[in-house]
Amino acid sequence: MRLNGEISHKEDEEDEEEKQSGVLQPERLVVGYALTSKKKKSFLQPKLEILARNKGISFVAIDQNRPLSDQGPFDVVLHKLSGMEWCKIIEDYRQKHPEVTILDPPDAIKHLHNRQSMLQDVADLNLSDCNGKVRVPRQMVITKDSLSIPDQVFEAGLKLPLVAKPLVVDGSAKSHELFLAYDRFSLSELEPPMLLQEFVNHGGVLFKIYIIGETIKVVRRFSLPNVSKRELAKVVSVFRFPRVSSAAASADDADLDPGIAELPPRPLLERLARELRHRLGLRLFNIDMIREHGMRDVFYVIDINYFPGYGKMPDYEHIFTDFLLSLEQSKCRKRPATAA
Ligand SMILES: O=P(O)(O)O[C@@H]1[C@@H](OP(=O)(O)O)[C@H](OP(=O)(O)O)[C@H](O)[C@H](OP(=O)(O)O)[C@H]1OP(=O)(O)O
Ligand SMILES: Nc1ncnc2c1ncn2[C@@H]1O[C@H](COP(=O)(O)OP(=O)(O)O)[C@@H](O)[C@H]1O
Ligand SMILES: [Mg+2]
Ligand SMILES: [Mg+2]
Repeated sequence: MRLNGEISHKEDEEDEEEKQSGVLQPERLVVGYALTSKKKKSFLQPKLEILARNKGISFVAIDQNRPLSDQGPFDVVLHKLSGMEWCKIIEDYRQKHPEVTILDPPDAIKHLHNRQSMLQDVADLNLSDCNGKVRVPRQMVITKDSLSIPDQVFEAGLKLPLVAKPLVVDGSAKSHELFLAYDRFSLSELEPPMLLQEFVNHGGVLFKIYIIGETIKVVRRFSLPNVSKRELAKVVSVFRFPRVSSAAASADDADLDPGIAELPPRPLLERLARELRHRLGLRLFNIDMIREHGMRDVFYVIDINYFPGYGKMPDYEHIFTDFLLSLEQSKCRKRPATAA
């Protein structure tokens, strides 16, 4: 089963872009970037830089050892760095340079640093028209006192198995260390603060919904297999599980049960993306979504990531450069016409 994603750019167009790579285009947009070396490597690939150059976009590395206001001028600042210090730098810069587009505002990004607050807008949305329902798994936050976790879980009425996730996502490997708990007593072994979320059986396939401005692309990834009632009754433990879904291998070409692999309905995704873009105030993010096993139209959002691994998204070079140019165009439209 293949994706129904639109391939919007033809091969001859790409050949033309390659041919033009030696031709100097007038510079239309300067994008200052502040990224980790890992992000730079996965995102700023040569193909993106060449295509951008051909469209008049240049990427300039921000020197973190020099004041940001002394650098540039930039039309856009693209950033993904952790730490309060960087947040403050970028916020100050934003206030002083309202003419520069910041992708994205640090306050909006902060909302995704907590696994509980990241899903709040999805829960508030309560999406149930548009050919499907979008929910958030039942969950609770544990802030302290490991020994009382079994009682807290019992009182909250959460159903096993549970996924235990570090509450804070800060880009560290530790913040992606997740556990699957088959019984509530084993949860005492884990370290708060954490989010406990009901595990939703979804047939081992996850949908990554990438958003770049107005564009939405969906890919399938492998995920955790279903947990059967028998297994649940038998196992008494908590297991750490690997980062299955961020593996480079995509599930798009695998021979999967259509009831599991069928992509979520387009109108549902469009509504969800539009609402979240607006409510979160972000233009660059992705959503991890699963379909409840055996339910064609019931979906759960389990994770939202700021400026995710676009390098793994098909056609990201074209989509991202077009998005950057659209920012410039919308600025021009907003600028008042000056008298001649
Ligand atoms: O490194 P990649 O390409 O796997 O991207 C990571 C994302 O993978 P994905 O695009 O969803 O497959 C990854 O998504 P998941 O949390 O694994 O769903 C995160 O966005 C991660 O950022 P951070 O560690 O949370 O700050 C992303 O890491 P950074 O590239 O931002 O460091
Ligand atoms: N509630 C859940 N039900 C079923 N599987 C889940 C659930 N939460 C997480 N998972 C699985 O664990 C993976 C990682 O969880 P996620 O919340 O996306 O954390 P991360 O930010 O580290 O990617 C998901 O991609 C999915 O495979
Ligand atoms: Mg995830
Ligand atoms: Mg994540």
